[in-house]
Amino acid sequence: MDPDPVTSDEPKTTATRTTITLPPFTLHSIPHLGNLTVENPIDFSPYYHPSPSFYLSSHDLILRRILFDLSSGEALAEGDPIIAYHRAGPRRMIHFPPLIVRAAIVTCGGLCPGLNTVIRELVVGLWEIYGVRDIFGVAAGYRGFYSSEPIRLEPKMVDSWHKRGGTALATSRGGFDLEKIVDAIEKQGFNQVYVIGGDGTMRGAVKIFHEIQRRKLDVSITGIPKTVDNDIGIIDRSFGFQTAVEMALQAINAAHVEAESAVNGIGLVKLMGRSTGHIALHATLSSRDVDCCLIPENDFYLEGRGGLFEFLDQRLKKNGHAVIVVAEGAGQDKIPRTDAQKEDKDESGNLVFLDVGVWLKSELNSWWAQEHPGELFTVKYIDPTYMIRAVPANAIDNMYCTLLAHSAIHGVMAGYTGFVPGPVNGNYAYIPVEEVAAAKNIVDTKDHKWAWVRSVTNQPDFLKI
Ligand SMILES: Nc1ncnc2c1ncn2[C@@H]1O[C@H](COP(=O)(O)OP(=O)(O)OP(=O)(O)O)[C@@H](O)[C@H]1O
Ligand SMILES: O=P(O)(O)OC[C@H]1O[C@](O)(CO)[C@@H](O)[C@@H]1O
Ligand SMILES: [Mg+2]
Repeated sequence: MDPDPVTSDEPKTTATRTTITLPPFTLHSIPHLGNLTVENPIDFSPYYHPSPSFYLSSHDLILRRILFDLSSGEALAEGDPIIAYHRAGPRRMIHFPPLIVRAAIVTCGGLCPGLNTVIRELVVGLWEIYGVRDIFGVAAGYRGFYSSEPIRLEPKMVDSWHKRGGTALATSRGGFDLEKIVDAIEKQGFNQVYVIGGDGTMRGAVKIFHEIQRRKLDVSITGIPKTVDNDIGIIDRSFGFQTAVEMALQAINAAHVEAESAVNGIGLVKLMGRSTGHIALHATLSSRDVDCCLIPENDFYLEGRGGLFEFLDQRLKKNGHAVIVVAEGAGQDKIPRTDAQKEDKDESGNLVFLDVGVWLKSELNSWWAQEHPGELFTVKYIDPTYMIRAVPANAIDNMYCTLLAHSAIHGVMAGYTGFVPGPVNGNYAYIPVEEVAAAKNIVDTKDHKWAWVRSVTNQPDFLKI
């Protein structure tokens, strides 16, 4: 009998081990207001029993990158430093005595599942964990700082907010007047500002942070990243995104049923995704009923060899039906626009999109009438736009919102400012707000996730031949 290959004493080969040293990391630290004179009240709480490792310090770090291609070791060492951030969590000594805190919470930009959970957890967390009593909501976005009176918030009032979609504080686009906002922060005596919003909101938060610094105010500002599109960079994903994907699946299921039940039926679903196709991509991957996923990051064309029409023709011949998912930002350059439409912006300066679903439906109908005159054909267009974001967060997003809110509170109470809390490779970090405001999270159509979409849909590459 052969000796057991594992237990045999006889070495079969001589194994060697290579040790590679990675270059040192660069810490992207966040600003601090100084003065750490207050002991964290968690120490005196009857409900907490902090272990020695409970409190985090500036020595606790998270690396932004965890994947390395060592075949290009030199490039890594020179031009591509490994970035580290401070870990989010409670600090042993804090900056703000809880009873002098006047906290302001504001929500800006579009809706996103979980907004009310973040507000609720900020209020309850500040109140219960730190004993803060003066907590205010700023109504209807940035403009609310200077155009309305703040709303006093307390735990009883916000108790069930996590079960409601939308934002109980209301939100808006536009209305960013830096001087008036910082004047209002001073006038109201706010020393903690929690801004919940997307990329535009973060760019606004950077300006407020710089103005607060210029005026030498003892005010901490944090930006809590919110975007249903998942287009904010650096963090693993944004809250509400998974809930939105789940809701999007309902629309795709309906489109599939409609398409399957028709002769030459096309189910067409338009999903949110202004400049990124994450919702469309993830919904496609989860559904598996999708024949083609169109996103802003991947150009496509309709006619000719390798185009969408040719592909759909084949699918209809093979299956009798097809489902298309299109992100709202896809194909915008193909839709005819008037000069006025080219200039049309919303109050925040974002380009107003034309409806890619309406355009695509009309193009599909014209194509079929020309190529297959007299043959039955149906396009059922479903536009669930606001239905996927105007809902309460699901369980996972609700939990995520809680951790984000608590991370924000711990950082602000400790005196950090100009930062964004968020998960980086599964752990919560404090990232400089400038960095988040400048970062974008687009779908990488060259990576494995997009290859997976192609393997699920077998759709064309839309490379002009
Ligand atoms: N560059 C900027 N500087 C200052 N303020 C800005 C800037 N861009 C946007 N804002 C302000 O931020 C707020 C929200 O911006 P926007 O409407 O673009 O939404 P957002 O935060 O990007 O969220 P989302 O796109 O996810 O809905 C608005 O009040 C807008 O005026
Ligand atoms: O109609 P509103 O409220 O401006 O929001 C629409 C936009 O907001 C988002 O949900 C987030 O930016 C986009 O997907 C969408 O284009
Ligand atoms: Mg935005």
